[in-house]
Amino acid sequence: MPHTLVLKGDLMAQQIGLFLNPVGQRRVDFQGMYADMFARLFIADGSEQATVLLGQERVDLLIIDLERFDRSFDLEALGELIARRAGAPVLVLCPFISAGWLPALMAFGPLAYAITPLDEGELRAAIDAQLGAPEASATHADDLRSLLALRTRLQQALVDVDDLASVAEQICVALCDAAGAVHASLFRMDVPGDLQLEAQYSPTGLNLTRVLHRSDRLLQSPLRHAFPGLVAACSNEMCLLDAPAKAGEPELALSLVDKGVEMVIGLPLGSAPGSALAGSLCLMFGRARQFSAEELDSFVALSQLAGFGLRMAAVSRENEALLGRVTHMATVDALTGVANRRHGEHLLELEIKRARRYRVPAALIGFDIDRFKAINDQFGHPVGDAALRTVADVVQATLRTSDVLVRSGGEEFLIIVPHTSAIDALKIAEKIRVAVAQTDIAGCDRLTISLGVAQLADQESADALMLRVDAALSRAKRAGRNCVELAMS
Ligand SMILES: Nc1nc2c(ncn2[C@@H]2O[C@H](COP(=O)(O)OP(=O)(O)OP(=O)(O)O)[C@@H](O)[C@H]2O)c(=O)[nH]1
Repeated sequence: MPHTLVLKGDLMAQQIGLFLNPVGQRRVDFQGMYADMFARLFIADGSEQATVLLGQERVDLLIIDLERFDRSFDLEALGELIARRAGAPVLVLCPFISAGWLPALMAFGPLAYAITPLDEGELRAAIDAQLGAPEASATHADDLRSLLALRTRLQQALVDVDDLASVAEQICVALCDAAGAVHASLFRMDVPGDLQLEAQYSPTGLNLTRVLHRSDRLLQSPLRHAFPGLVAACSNEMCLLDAPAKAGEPELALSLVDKGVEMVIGLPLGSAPGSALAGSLCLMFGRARQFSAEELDSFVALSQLAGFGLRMAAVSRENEALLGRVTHMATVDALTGVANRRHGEHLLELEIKRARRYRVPAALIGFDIDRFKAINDQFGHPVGDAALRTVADVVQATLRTSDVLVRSGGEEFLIIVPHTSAIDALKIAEKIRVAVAQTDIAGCDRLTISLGVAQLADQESADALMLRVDAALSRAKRAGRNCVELAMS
């Protein structure tokens, strides 16, 4: 519509611009191509010169072309220029690979940006938009309020810290409350070098695995330099992408546009110093928009909160694992891996109660390796240890899963045999005796065992039952060993 353009041209012709870039040829090119858009166009080669010009002239639009600026030297000074504008229009021209600059610069004050390279028409349109734009308000109050509400929502989601996977999922669901969000995802790197998509959520049904073509070993993906969720996890910096076509990955660009995504923001997961937790949050929006410094701060707070929630879940998982190990150590005999005496006595009490409640029989078998002292003396203690393990393994292999093998001391064992009468327990004991006697033991001669068997009597205590089994076992020893004796009732 030429009419509109003429009006805008009139307006622009009165405006003053300042273009900032360290490369002489770039300044000359810009002046040659775009000076006609301004009543006066100043150019500056660095932030010092720009500061002087801003002090002397009423500049309507400051254009900072980041090409060839060095982030480690120039960020602070350029940021101060933006802060000095206090909301007056600033347009940052940013090469895609420098996109990490944007959140850092936005922290100094509001700015508009365009990802370069741009053709002449695109750059004119970007300048046009800024010359016609009202001054940016200091805060995007509504968006900021919605982000703060989101923080509360996320806090609530993290109250019931459960397992890691569900915490990650809750974080994604909560993040999708952000205005315009169409997808939220969380990436984690537990093992160095293996970044994984831990959780994702999309109110529109978008599936990120289809965009990235995989969900694990993502640092090996060619998209690690282009997709903000991956860039943020690699660089530990916030990363914005609102011009997918410039990311140098045409397939990614097509895929995002196809799924209605115009802007992607990647946030490194806030992790405590020294914490191994690494990864990122990634939010995809259906429309591109600018973020104020406060909004960016809120995003950082969100990622810290999410990182905290994940750490809590990881700690509770570690606690569970630790508890499991402690329980294992307290209940299992270290040499043979079967139940230790204390745990065995506890299990025997439980079995006695169960047998009484359901009025079913229960039996106890005790056995002891014959002349084990001679094995130790003749072949050495380590061979004796290995023999104990072999015997425990052979016996365990003959038992049903409901039977419990217990190492009650030195070379003595008990077997709790639920739901079994004396006659059947005798058969089991005999089977065990034969199995041990037929087993080759590494490093020494074959072994035999002697066994005592008892069926639980009415009202009998665990101690009394064990005493009767012991007595039967002693009789088996006296009877010449390598045999089974039934306890007296
Ligand atoms: N290698 C090894 N030996 C053990 C272990 N616990 C107990 N012993 C040995 O087992 C032997 C038990 O000897 P005794 O109680 O005299 O009985 P025995 O030689 O088996 O003879 P009978 O039971 O009468 O057939 C001792 O020499 C203990 O040192 C262990 O964990 N490892």
